[in-house]
Amino acid sequence: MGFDYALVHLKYTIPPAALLTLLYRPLFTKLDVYKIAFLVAIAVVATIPWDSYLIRTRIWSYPSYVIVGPTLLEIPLEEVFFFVVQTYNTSLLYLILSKPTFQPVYLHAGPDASRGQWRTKRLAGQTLLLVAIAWGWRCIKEEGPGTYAGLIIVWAGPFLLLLWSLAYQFILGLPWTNTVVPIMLPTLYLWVVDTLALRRGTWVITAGTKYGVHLWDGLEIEEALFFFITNTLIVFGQLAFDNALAVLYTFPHLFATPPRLPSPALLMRALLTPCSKYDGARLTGLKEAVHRLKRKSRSFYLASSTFPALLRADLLLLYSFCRVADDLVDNASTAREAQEWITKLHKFLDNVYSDTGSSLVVSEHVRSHFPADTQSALLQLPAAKLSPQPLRDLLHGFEMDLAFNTAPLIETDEDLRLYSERVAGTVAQMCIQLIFQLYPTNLPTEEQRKIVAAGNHMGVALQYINIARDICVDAQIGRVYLPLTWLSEVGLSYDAVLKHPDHVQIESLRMRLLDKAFSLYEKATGAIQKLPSEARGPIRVAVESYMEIGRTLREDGYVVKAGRATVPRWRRVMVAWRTLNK
Ligand SMILES: CC(C)=CCC/C(C)=C/CC/C(C)=C/CC/C(C)=C/[C@@H]1[C@@H](COP(=O)(O)OP(=O)(O)O)[C@]1(C)CC/C=C(\C)CC/C=C(\C)CCC=C(C)C
Repeated sequence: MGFDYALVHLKYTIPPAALLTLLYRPLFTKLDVYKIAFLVAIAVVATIPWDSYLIRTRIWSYPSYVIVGPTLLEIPLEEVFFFVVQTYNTSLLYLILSKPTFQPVYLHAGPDASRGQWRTKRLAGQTLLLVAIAWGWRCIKEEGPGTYAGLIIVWAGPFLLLLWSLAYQFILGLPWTNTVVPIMLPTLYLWVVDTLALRRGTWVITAGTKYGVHLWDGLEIEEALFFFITNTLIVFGQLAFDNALAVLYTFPHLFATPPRLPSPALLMRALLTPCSKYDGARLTGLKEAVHRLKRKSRSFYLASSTFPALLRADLLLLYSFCRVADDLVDNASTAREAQEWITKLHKFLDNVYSDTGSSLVVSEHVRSHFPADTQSALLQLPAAKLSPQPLRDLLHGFEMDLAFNTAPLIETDEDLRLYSERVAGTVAQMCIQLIFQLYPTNLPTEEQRKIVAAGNHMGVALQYINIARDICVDAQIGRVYLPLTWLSEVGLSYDAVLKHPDHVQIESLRMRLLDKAFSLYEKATGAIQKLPSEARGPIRVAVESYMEIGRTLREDGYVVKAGRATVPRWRRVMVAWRTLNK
């Protein structure tokens, strides 16, 4: 009896497990637990017969003085724990690294998605794996130095073949941070641990069944292969799972109400759904939405990665609609053109919410009246989950902007408030509607009304931050959102601000606006706690990331990029992390 193997865990596998758990804790969902438990169960069940065979045939062994004693089918319990902890650690690293990626946009739709280049890639991978399995089989038959390598490949090869055949598009298409890194980081780590363990004699590989080749001093090539292949199996398993979830959650026409924890049979059905059945238009809408959000709003982009997948998709599509509508109006070359866009957008809403209107009417109107690169944002708006009023009010907010062409728009605090409620309070209302659609609540109506009211305040607070940040940028396009009454109090005229938006007096007005924003924020923030638990943390991250712009503006010497104060990336990540841990 001894504790060497147990100490390997104590020193090398349990600390990273604890660290990764701590890092991921605020984002851990029931679905993550389910995914990890599912893979751990498969890893244990699939490895035990194989490992037991290796030990019984003495291909590898454990001196009795390094293990505590109890065994399962002759496998020391420390070894069984190894299957569990390795699967847990690699899975958790994968989950952390893949969190920023919105994976559904890596699905490929249409008949071409499984033909041509994709077919070649699938076949190439399958052939490679089949050849490897055949080679491994031959090595086992020969009972020579290739035995251990052969046993590893013949055992893992069929699983890899299955996972590759089901999820090769996802495996090849996703960024390497979702694939290569979660395989290679734990592999390198375990190579180092293994080097130390073999040197100490914690586990031993029999001489006649290995090549005797070392990757580096102390690391047998078979051990290196073993850890590489097992980590690949774990990450491919996670990828296949996520591929199935992406199909389940992205195409309501195929899977109308997918359960939160889908059964293995349902996951398999999703994976086996032919790409030709995917909704290509929805995928395009989502791809463009992600691209738009990434390009235009770094705060909301970071926040979006903390949302559960289904809510994230709806928010992305809502963002895409709001952004496109705002840009159509803002980028119009004349006031008349801007008004025409608003009229067309109203007509679009009339069609969408008309009792008789069919989706054909909606799509024909969009295709004949809007630029090609904006169409998917309109057609994919999750309108059925939203009431029309906040959308119409948002357009009224954009209409208010047009008034700038004739006279200053914002005269008093009340004007500023009304404008902000229309362009941002409405957005908050819609976010809350989407949340309650996905996570129905049994809170009394009055309580729900209070939450919406708080959301409206929060939207206004965010809009004040937006105005305080953009004083210079707005002046360049002929707009001043600071109330005229404020300007006259510090002896400035509207035209003076348009000409010199960096006037010293402006700074005091910027601070005044920020104070108003933070006071609204303080009043509204408590209501976030009343949202469904799945949305609470992520909404807080979205709000805090934007409020951080305000905090930056309050500091001396903030950094300005393209006329706007920016929050450095590390600071945004820290805000998200702190917020989620509160
Ligand atoms: C995480 C995620 C994907 C969120 C998406 C939120 C969303 C749909 C935002 C729409 C943004 C948009 C383009 C709106 C058009 C009108 C507009 C410009 C509003 C201003 C946004 C600023 O965005 P940005 O800085 O990118 O704009 P410009 O470059 O200046 O054009 C706004 C400041 C409004 C943003 C308001 C919200 C997101 C509402 C926040 C409140 C909640 C989510 C509810 C909180 C709940 C409670 C109970 C308090």
